[in-house]
Amino acid sequence: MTFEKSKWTQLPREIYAGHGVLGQVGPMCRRFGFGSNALLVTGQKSYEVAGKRVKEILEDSGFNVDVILTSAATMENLDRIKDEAKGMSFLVGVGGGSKIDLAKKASYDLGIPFISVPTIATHDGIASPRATIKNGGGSISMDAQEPMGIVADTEILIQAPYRYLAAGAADVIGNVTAIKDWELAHKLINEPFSSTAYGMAKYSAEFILENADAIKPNLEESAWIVVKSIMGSGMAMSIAHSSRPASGSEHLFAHALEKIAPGKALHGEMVGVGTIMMMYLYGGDWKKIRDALRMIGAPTTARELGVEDEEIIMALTQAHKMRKRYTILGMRGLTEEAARNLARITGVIGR
Ligand SMILES: NC(=O)C1=CN([C@@H]2O[C@H](COP(=O)(O)OP(=O)(O)OC[C@H]3O[C@@H](n4cnc5c(N)ncnc54)[C@H](OP(=O)(O)O)[C@@H]3O)[C@@H](O)[C@H]2O)C=CC1
Ligand SMILES: O=C(CO)COP(=O)(O)O
Ligand SMILES: [Zn+2]
Repeated sequence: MTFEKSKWTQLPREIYAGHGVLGQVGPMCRRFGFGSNALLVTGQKSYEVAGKRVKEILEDSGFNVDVILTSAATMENLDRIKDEAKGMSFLVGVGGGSKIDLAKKASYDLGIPFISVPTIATHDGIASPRATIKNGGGSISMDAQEPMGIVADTEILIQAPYRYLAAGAADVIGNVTAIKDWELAHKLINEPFSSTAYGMAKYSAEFILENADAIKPNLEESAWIVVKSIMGSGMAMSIAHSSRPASGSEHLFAHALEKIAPGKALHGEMVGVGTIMMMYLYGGDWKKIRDALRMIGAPTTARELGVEDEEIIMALTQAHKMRKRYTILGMRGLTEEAARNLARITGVIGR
């Protein structure tokens, strides 16, 4: 039999993570041989904490820099950025997930490179080739451009409100059930599988779990641990050409809850709570997940998420419909009774 397997993977070419690395963004873009014109996609706050400096650093490296201040990752803002980006050599997303997703998707559509400069580390989208764009009432997860370079300055990340970092840690913890779902789908419905992506997603989550006691406010090492894991998770998604290694039933629950109770909790916070419950369904050590989240200071209950108990039940029963993705929730999902039992036993809702 002839060997016919072939694969294509796109990964970042340079990653800077750590204390005071922001200044590397200029020399890095020079090394990439980019043309002269850069468009910086940023928000009000992120421009203040990092964007302004990134502009100066890029100008010092000889680039002409235009700035577009934007807000949520909506189709309208995406179109505005794409208009503004015409004739630009590259895009730089400076900010939270919304600014990075907008820059990532605009650069993908225009076929120009993009650099990711996160100012908060709330989820693994800052290093992945996926973008979530809001459209009408819902949001769509789309193929986008892998960042060519990432500059994650832990000095900036640790100065942001701690809740963001805790959410980033919780998002990566979700990989523990996501990879179980992936393995299940591979075995039951022969879904394409990558052992490399699986291993990277697993390692990233385990690194957070093992270091949970070192993730705390005002400790810069926390930002290092979270960012390192986020990079691993993002690259796992690049290798898999899908969010499969980092998004399973725990994410389906989070997506359902975001739809039912929009804007109440951060994505990673909902993923963390989902991971506790999905791990229970797998018969795994769900208490270990809960305890790690508690130690990090991420929510573990409906009350801490700021949602009603009934909203948790609704999200559990609707989660399987969120994506065409086979998981422990099966094709029919949980009954209301099963959902209530699950949420009660794991302490997510009151008895
Ligand atoms: N691609 C993916 O895989 C995923 C994408 N998402 C998407 O990511 C987005 C959410 O991203 P998220 O990172 O939570 O946040 P946002 O980009 O929505 O930013 C949240 C807030 O934090 C502010 N902010 C940014 N940096 C700092 C800082 N250093 N200090 C203080 N405040 C700061 C922002 O201000 P300002 O805007 O003024 O700069 C904004 O008000 C959503 O659009 C969601 O759909 C979610 C999960 C996965
Ligand atoms: O949030 C993600 C990974 O952490 C991406 O998930 P989705 O592909 O489910 O949007
Ligand atoms: Zn996520």
